[in-house]
Amino acid sequence: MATRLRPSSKRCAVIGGSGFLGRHLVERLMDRGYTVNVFDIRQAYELPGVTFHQGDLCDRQALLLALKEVSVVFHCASPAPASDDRALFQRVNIDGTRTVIQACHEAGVQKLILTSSASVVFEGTDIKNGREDLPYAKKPIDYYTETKIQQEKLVLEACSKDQGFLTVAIRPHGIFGPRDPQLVPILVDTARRGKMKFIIGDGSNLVDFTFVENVVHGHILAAEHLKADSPLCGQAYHITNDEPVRFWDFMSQILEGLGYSAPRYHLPYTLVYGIALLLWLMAVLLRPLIQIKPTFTPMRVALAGTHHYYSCARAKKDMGYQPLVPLREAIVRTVESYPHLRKGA
Ligand SMILES: NC(=O)c1ccc[n+]([C@@H]2O[C@H](COP(=O)([O-])OP(=O)(O)OC[C@H]3O[C@@H](n4cnc5c(N)ncnc54)[C@H](O)[C@@H]3O)[C@@H](O)[C@H]2O)c1
Ligand SMILES: CC(C)CCC[C@@H](C)[C@H]1CC[C@H]2C3=C(CC[C@]12C)[C@@]1(C)CC[C@H](O)[C@@H](C(=O)O)[C@@H]1CC3
Repeated sequence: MATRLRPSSKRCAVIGGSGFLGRHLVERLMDRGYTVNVFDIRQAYELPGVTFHQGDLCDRQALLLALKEVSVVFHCASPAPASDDRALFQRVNIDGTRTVIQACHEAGVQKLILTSSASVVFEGTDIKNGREDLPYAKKPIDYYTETKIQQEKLVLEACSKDQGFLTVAIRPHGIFGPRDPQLVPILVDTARRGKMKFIIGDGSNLVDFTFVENVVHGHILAAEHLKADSPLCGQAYHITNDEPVRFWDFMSQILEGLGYSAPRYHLPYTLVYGIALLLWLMAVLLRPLIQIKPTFTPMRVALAGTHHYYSCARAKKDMGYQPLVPLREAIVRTVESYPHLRKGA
C-alpha cells in the first residue's frame, strides 16, 4: 500500500507564482528555506529549486499535482484588474477559488493564505485609516473588486479548525516595486502620451502605496502565525507601508525620478469622473464595432482623487507586522529598477 507522506510545514505552493507579487514571494520563501511549487497559467522565469506546474487554477486535477505533500498554499493569482471581462473574473476569482479550496482539502493542505485587496471595502468615496471591520463595498467599483469580495468571503468561510484547514486573507493596497507590470508602466505610458499634466482634485488626498517586499513580508508572517489557537484564523489583514502619502506626490516622485515632468494643473474631480464615466459607457456601447481602452477609467479617477488609506493595527498586534522598507527607499529602488522607462531611453 502506498504511504502518504506527511506534508512538511516548509513545503508550500504559490498559485500565481509567475506574477509580480508571486515571484517576489517565491524568491523570499526560497531564501527562508521553503520548498516551493509554483502553479500558474504561464511560466515566466526559471529559478533553481523551484518546481513549476503550468495550468489553469480552475482545473482541479492540474492543481492537485502541484499541491502534493504541500502544507501551505499562497493564492495570489488573478486576471489583470484593468480587464473588463466579467466572465473571466467570475471563472477565475470565484469558481477557481472554490476549486482551489476543494483541491486543498483533497491534498491535505493545512493553511491557505489568500492575497485579497484593501479595495474590497472601497466604493469610490473617502476612507481614512480604514479598519478591517468596514463592510464590504455594496456597490463595488468594477468587476475585479466585485469578484475579489466574493473570493475573500469564500476563503475566510472555509476556515475550519475542526478539519485542520486554516485560512487568512491579506489585503494589500497599491503594490509597487521592481518588475511591477502595472503602476509604473501605465504611469510612464500616460506621461509619454502627454496625458500626465493634470492633478485630479486639489491634490491633497492621502493614499497607501505598498512596496512589494513589505507585502511579501506580511504574507509570510501570516503563514507562520496562522495556527488553530491564533486570532488569525478566518480573518482579513491590511498590509500597507503604513505611511499614507498624497497620491499626486507619490506619482510625481516616480515621474520626476524617471525624468518626466510632474503634473501641475488642477481639474475638478467631479468633472474628470463624469468624463471617465461617459468614456467608459461609450466603450461598452461601441464594443461590438471597435475596442476603446480609455486611460482614465472611473476606477482610476476614483483612486486618484479620493482619500483611501488603511490601518495596519490588526496585523501589528496579531502577527508583529512592521514594514521592512520605508516609502522613500522603496520609491528610489523602484525608480532605479526601470532604466528602460526613463525619459529618452
Ligand atoms: N498589484 C496590486 O496593486 C495589488 C494590490 C492588492 C491586491 N493585489 C492582488 O495580488 C495578487 C497578485 O497581483 P499581481 O499584481 O502580482 O498580478 P499579476 O498579474 O502580476 O499576477 C497574477 C498571476 O496570476 C496568474 N493567473 C491568472 N489567471 C490564472 C489562472 N486561471 N490560473 C493560474 N494562474 C493564473 C497570472 O498568469 C499571473 O502570473 C492578485 O490576487 C491581486 O488581486 C494586487
Ligand atoms: C492615469 C493616472 C490617473 C493614474 C496612473 C496610475 C494607475 C495606473 C495606478 C494608480 C493606483 C493604482 C492601483 C491599482 C492599479 C494601478 C493604479 C490604478 C489597483 C486598482 C490594482 C488592483 C489592486 O487590488 C488595487 C488595490 O486595492 O491595491 C490597486 C489600487 C491602486
